[in-house]
Order: sequence, then C-alpha cells, then structure tokens
Amino acid sequence: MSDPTTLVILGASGDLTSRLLLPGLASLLAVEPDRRVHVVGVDRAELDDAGWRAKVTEAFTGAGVPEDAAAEVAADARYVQADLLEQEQLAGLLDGLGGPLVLYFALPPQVSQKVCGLLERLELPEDTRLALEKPFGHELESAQELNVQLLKLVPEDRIHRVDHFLGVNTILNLIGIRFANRLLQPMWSAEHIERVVISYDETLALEGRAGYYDGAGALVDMIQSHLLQILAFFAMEAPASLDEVEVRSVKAQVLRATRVWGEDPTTASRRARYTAGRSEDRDVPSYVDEEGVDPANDTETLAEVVLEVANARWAGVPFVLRSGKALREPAKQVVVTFRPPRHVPTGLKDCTEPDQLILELKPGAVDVVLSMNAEGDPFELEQKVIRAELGKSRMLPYGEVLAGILDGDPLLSIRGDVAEDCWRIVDPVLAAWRAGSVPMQDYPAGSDGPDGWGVVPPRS
Ligand SMILES: O=C1O[C@H](COP(=O)(O)O)[C@@H](O)[C@H](O)[C@H]1O
Repeated sequence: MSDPTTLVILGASGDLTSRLLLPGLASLLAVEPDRRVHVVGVDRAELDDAGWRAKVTEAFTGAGVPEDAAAEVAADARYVQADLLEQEQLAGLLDGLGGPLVLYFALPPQVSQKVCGLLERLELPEDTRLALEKPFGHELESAQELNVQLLKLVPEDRIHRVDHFLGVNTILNLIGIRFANRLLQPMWSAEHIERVVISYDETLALEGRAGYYDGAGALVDMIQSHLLQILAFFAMEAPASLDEVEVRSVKAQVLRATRVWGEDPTTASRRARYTAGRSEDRDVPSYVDEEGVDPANDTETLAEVVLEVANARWAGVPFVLRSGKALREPAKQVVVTFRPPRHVPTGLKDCTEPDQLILELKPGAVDVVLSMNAEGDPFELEQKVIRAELGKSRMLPYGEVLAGILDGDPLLSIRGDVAEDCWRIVDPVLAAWRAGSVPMQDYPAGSDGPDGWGVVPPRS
C-alpha cells in the first residue's frame, strides 16, 4: 500500500474548513473508504488533538463514511496550534512531516501569500503540493506575482488552484455530452450556434460574507473564476484523453482567445446591486445596509459580461456570462441558442422560435427544446422540451477536487497561465467600472434583476 497522504489544513478553525473542506473529505471517504489520509489541522486558535478529532468526526457523521474508516482517519488526525506568520512556528510545523504532503491554504488570500513568502526560506518535503483557494490575486499583475512566488516553492503540476466548480458533475458532464455524441459534434460552432448564455443566478443574498464579498463583487466572485471555467469546458477543442496536460491545454487555448465583446466593456457589461426586498420568504436588507458592507466599495451583486472567443470555431458568437445574488429564482444553467434553419417550408406555422439546448447545472438536467407538432393541424408547430435528468454526483464538488489534490493529479485544478488569463479577460471590465463608465443599476431583492435586463438577452 502506498504511503498515506498528509493533508495539512492551514486555517483549520475557519469557516471554509468546517463548511466545505471536511464535508468534502467525508464525501470522498464515503466513496473511497480505503484511501489513507492523515488530516493535520493548523491554526492560531486554541484546540488540542482531541478537539480537532471531534471536529473531524462530526464532519464525517452522517456522511456515509464507513465507521471503521472514519474512526481510523479521526484517530490519526492531529492539531498543531501555530501562528503561521511566525517563521519558527512554520518551520516547526514542517519538521517531521514527510511527503506526499498537501499544504491546503484555507486562509484569507493576503495571509496565504505571506505564508508562501515565509515558506521560501524553508525546505519543503519532497512531493509537497500546494492548494490555494480563490481569489488568486486581485488582477493580472498580482496573479502573475503570486505565480512567480509559488513556482519558487514547487513546480506547476504541484500547485492546485482550487475552483470547486471543476468538481461539479454537471459541469464535467460538458465533456461527455460534447465529445461522446455524434449528434452534437457538428453543431458545436458559430456556424450553428447563435449565442450562449452561462448564468448562475442565486436566491441567496450576502449571508454574512461581507468580509470577503464586499471586496470582490459578483464579477470577481463568480464570473472571473467559475463561469469562465464553464466557458472553457463549453468551447474547448476535443482533448485526446482525460489526461491533465491535454484537457488543461485545450481549456487554456479557449481562454487565451477570449476577450470582451467588441473590446468595449462599456457596451458589453452591466452591473447592479440589490436594494431591500423579499427573497424566499425572508426580508432582505438593501446590500449597502448588510452588516460589514462599506458603501464606498461600490460592490455589485449582479454582473453580466458579453465575451467573444475569437477563434475559427467561435468568432461572432456572443457568450453572455451572468451571475447575481438575491434574485427571484435560481437559474444555474448554460443556454445554447441555435441559428434558425436556412429555409422552412412555406406553410409551416409557428416555428419561429429557435432550437435550444439547456444544460441545467443545479439540479443536473439537459433540455432539448425543439419545434414539433402541436395538437390538431399537422403543420402547426409548438416548442416542446425533451428532458433528461443527469445521474446524481458520487460526492461533493470539494470531494472531487480534493481527490485530485491528494492523488497529485491537477486535472481539476486551475493552471497558472489560465488563472492569469481569467484576470486578463475581466481586468478591462473592472477598470471601466472603477472609472464609472458603466452605471450601477439596482434591483429589489427577490426580483429578476433591474428592469429590462431579463434572464436571457434579446437575440442579436
Ligand atoms: O464560490 C462561490 O460559489 C458559490 C456558488 O457555488 P455553489 O456550489 O454553492 O452553488 C457562491 O454562492 C459564492 O458566492 C462563491 O464565492
């Protein structure tokens, strides 16, 4: 049996650890109970091994981890109380840790960066991997600097820039649906597709996350990161296999070709912020009145950007990426609108609506919307939906992503150049917004967004 991987969670008492990492690990162990992993929690907070083990056990309870596997992992788990910004304490932590070793930075980005700076002066054990959460930098330049810094510590294939959307089965389904279906393959280009809308509308509001969100906003929180990854899966060329080098290369090619539509963020982007309203039977305060929000930050809670993938396959097709909070209904989907047929026999009635393929990300389903016979007149048509529900995911997205990190496979991690490209794409939008060239609109919480936006923009 191979050596167990040591998973060191830096920031073990934080929200990310209890809300996402430990449940993710539990869901992974439920599927792979033989996986051997030592979970070391590190934080400044006062806690001992027993307290940490209780936390790990709590996360495993009810998650389907077989009892003996849960007991084994919990018994091996250990807690180190340390201030990671103290060089000596950091050195002490690494002492005695061997590879394979994962240092998972569940820390605010500024702290992660400082810790990486201190790690430069230490020798990392052989086969150390680094896992970092978004945001990866705050614009292109800082992402480039962070990449340089990380590469001083370990090679690129041991850096796992985490994006949990890469562990979402309905997003990974894009690979199967696109490349295993002859029916769709010839349709997947500007010749047949008129536009693509990738949206992630949430009913959730700020939910007490001002500390992070108020400095990020919808554009950075969702579009710069998650939605661009969906775009990459949607538009990439076919990889020859699921090997990380191939898949990550074809994704990178797409993002390298992507830019703001018309290279004009003032016409190709919109932003808005929720005001007081009611969402899902709750009163939601105006965003600026939420606890911890600084109105001077001018943070948007709904963002939309139109992009072009300027290559031979996609040039001329608008890709609309949109995400927002406190909206009336969740809309987490990719809507593909096909071009109209070249000619429809004269006499056929009501076939003016375009065909669509809708990939629903949550819950996972595929809808094909086609014109078909209505009742009665055989030449009168109506749009009907052919729907298939996707199979349930085997584990939580964080479980999938963690599996890759623990195995040292970066397939589901963001490559350094891609992290930079995602900033290169949105930086002009951020600059236009900061300069006040795109007005901030508003919408009541629980509505569909500002008047006139609609969920799907009008056909071009
Ligand atoms: O990373 C984030 O993602 C969530 C949406 O993802 P989900 O898997 O929870 O649906 C979003 O609410 C959050 O603001 C963002 O930081």
